[in-house]
Amino acid sequence: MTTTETSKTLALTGGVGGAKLCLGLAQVLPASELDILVNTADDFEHLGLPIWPDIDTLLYTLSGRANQTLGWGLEGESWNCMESLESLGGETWFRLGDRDLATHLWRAEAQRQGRGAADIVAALAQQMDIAVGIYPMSDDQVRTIVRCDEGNLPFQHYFVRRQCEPPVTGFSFEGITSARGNASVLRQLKAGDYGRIVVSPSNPYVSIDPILQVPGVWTALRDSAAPVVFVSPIVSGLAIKGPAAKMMRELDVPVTALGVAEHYRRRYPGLVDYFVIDESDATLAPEIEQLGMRAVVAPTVMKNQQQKESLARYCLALEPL
Ligand SMILES: O=c1nc2n(C[C@H](O)[C@H](O)[C@H](O)CO)c3cc(O)ccc3cc-2c(=O)[nH]1
Repeated sequence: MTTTETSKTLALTGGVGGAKLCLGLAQVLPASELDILVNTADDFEHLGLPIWPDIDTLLYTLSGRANQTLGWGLEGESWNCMESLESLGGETWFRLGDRDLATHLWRAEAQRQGRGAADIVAALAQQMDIAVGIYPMSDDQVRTIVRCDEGNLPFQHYFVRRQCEPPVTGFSFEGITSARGNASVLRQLKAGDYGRIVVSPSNPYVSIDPILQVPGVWTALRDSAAPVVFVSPIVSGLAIKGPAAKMMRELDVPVTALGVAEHYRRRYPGLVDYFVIDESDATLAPEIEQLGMRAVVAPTVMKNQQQKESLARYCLALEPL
């Protein structure tokens, strides 16, 4: 089967920034034609509960209930539980809203019943009336460790507790070498079921790298006949969201879309077919093409629904090379 005959799209994403493009894809594609593979290396256990930030951000975004102000959690949130916890002297550096807590409690109970991550995510998606396929990158536990001058920090301790302040020297993903990729996505990749692959503008180091480094994932993406389209998370030398630009500076990588493209080319040779950069970075296109990938110039900043859908359409229009 050739890619022109297959209509399904696979998207890879982390949390907030990537979920915007996924929402655009979900608006322009029939639900049965979109699968999303999600980073789970940010997950951790907190107050005895399983917290899966990128999965929940995507679920809340696709069900139209994401908290637009915070960028994470649910809209119309209240914080009574956190206030009571604080009065008991409990840990409140990671804020769990009253409504959001229900998701973590439900998931903890599902885990106690022995259900795996893919099963739990599918059930949550169904309960939230989401019909696109949402898949955790693995059912096995993988945890991002941020290497800093002052020592190693678990991801959420670096990101939330320390507000991304310690300078980083690198990253590792505990458990990744023995993690098994999501069986359904790997099977469909090998069967040639996906006609397009879109990698969202999420953080390359802590959102996309963990997904690609689950054994067998990036090579299956590379070997599929579908065009693999990456969207740059860096626009005009700034990260659209989060600490990607700060991390690049600290790692001595040029804080440009070209720096991101070089990272992906070096770590995953032959994987990137198209690299989508913002119009404001158009002058970088020739150097990106010298890396052996096609540079596509498009408006990539997604501030409203129309911009999300328009970027999704740009990505979906790219033909197999
Ligand atoms: O900056 C914060 N991010 C919070 N996040 C966001 C999250 O930790 C990060 O944005 C991602 O891990 C990075 O992709 C939450 C996400 C959840 O699903 C549930 C609770 C939180 C709580 C916080 C928080 O207190 N502060």
